Amino acid sequence: MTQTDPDIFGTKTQTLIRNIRLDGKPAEIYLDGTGNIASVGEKIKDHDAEFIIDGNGATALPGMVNMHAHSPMSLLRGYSDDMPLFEWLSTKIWPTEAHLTESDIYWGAKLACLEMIRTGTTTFNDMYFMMNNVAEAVDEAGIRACLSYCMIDGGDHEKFEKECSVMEKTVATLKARANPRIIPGVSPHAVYTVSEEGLRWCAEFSERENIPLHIHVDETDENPDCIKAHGMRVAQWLDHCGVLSNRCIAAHCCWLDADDIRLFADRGVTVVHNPVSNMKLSVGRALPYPELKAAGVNVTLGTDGASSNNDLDMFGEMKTAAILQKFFWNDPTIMPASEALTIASRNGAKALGINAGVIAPGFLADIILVGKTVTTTPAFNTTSNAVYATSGLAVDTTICDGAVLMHEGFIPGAEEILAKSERVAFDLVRRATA
Ligand SMILES: C[C@H]1O[C@@H](n2cnc3c(N)ncnc32)[C@H](O)[C@@H]1O
Ligand SMILES: [Zn+2]
Repeated sequence: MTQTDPDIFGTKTQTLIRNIRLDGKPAEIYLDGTGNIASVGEKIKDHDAEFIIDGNGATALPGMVNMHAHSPMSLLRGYSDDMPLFEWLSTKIWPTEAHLTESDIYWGAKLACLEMIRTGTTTFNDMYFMMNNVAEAVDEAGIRACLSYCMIDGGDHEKFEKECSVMEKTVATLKARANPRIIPGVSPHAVYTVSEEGLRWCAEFSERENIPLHIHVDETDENPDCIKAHGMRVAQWLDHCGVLSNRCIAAHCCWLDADDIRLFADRGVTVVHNPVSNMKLSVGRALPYPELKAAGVNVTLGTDGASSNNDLDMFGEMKTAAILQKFFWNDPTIMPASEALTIASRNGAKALGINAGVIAPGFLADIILVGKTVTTTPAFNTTSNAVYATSGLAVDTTICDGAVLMHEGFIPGAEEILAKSERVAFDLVRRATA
C-alpha cells in the first residue's frame, strides 16, 4: 500500500503513522479504525494497518481547535478592510450579508473548511446564519464543528419571536443529522444587538438543550453604553440575564476588568482570544490573558471570520497571540509556546466537550502532521517551531475522527471548491452592490 493511494481519504481505516516526532521524540501512532487513537509509542509492533503514513520526520500535533469563526465569511475575504468595527459591520458587512443565499453559505463554508483542513484545524466553533448549509459543508469535508445560529433581534419583539423559532429549528435540524462531528449550539450575537428577552431566551435554551452558547463580549469597550442602558457592566448584565455558565463561550473579551474576570471564573465561562482580528480592527486593548490565567479561566483561541483576519490559519493565530500578549503586557515570559499550543487545541476541545486535543490512546484521532521543511529546521524544539516559526501551510497531513482529510498537502476536490467559491463570492458582491 503506498501513501498516495486515493483510498486513504475520507474513511476511518486502520492506519499506522510512522517516522514522526511527538514532543520532540521519535514516535509512531496507530489508529484502529474506530475514530480513536489506539496506541502511541516509539515502535508499534502489534497492528493491523491497512494504510501506512510515512511522516518523513514530521511533527505530530493535535488538530487545532478554532473557537471563534464565521465560516461563510470566507466569501468576503478582502472585500472590505481597514475600517472601524461598527462602520465596517453596518456599511459593508451587514448590507452584503442581507443578500446571502443558502448556496452562498454552503460554498463559503466549503471554502473555509478547505482552508482549515489545509492549515491543520480539525474543529471549529462557528456562528452564522443558515447553519444547516454550513453543516452540509462540514459533513462533506470530514471536519468537526460546533454550529450556532446567530440571533440578532435589535430590541424588536416581533423579530425576537422569529429568531427564537429559527434557532429552535436550526438546533432540531442539526440534531437530526445525527453526525457525531456536528455539535449544535446557540448564539446571541452580542449585548449591543440582542435584547434582554433575547439573551434570557438563549441562556434558557442552551441550558435546556445542554449545548454551548457562543457570544461576542467586550470586543470594543461595550461597557459605557451598557452602563447607560442597564446600569451594569457587560459581564454583570450577561450574568443578570443568565448567560454566564460553563456552557458560555465568550469571544474577544478584551475589555474585561478584574471583577468581570472573577465573575467569569466563578461561572466557568470559556474565553476566546482573537488576536489578529482584534489588532486589525484596533479594538483598543489586548485580552487580559495574565489575569484570566491567574483566575483559572479556560482561555482558547480563534481567528474570527476571514473578512476580519483575513485567514483561518491557527498557526499564525498562535504566534500572534503569544507575541501580542508579550508585547501588550510588556513581559516576554507571558504565554510560552507550549501554552499557546494548548490554548489552540486542548482548551478548545475541553470547552466543546470533545475528547480531543491530546495525542494519547483513547482520545479522538484528530491529528495533524507538520512537515519537515524550511520553517521547522533545525528541530531543537518542535513546539517552538510550530508556534513561532511556521505557518499552517507547513501542515502536510490532517486527520479528523480517524479519517485522513489531507495527505502530502493534497485534499480531494480542492480545485472545484476554489473555482466555485470564487464565482459565488463575485456574484454575491455584484448583487449586493447593484
Ligand atoms: C455572525 C454575525 O457576526 C458578524 N461579525 C463578523 N465579525 C464580527 C466582529 N468582529 N464583531 C462583531 N460581529 C461580527 C457577522 O458579520 C455576522 O453578521
Ligand atoms: Zn466574531
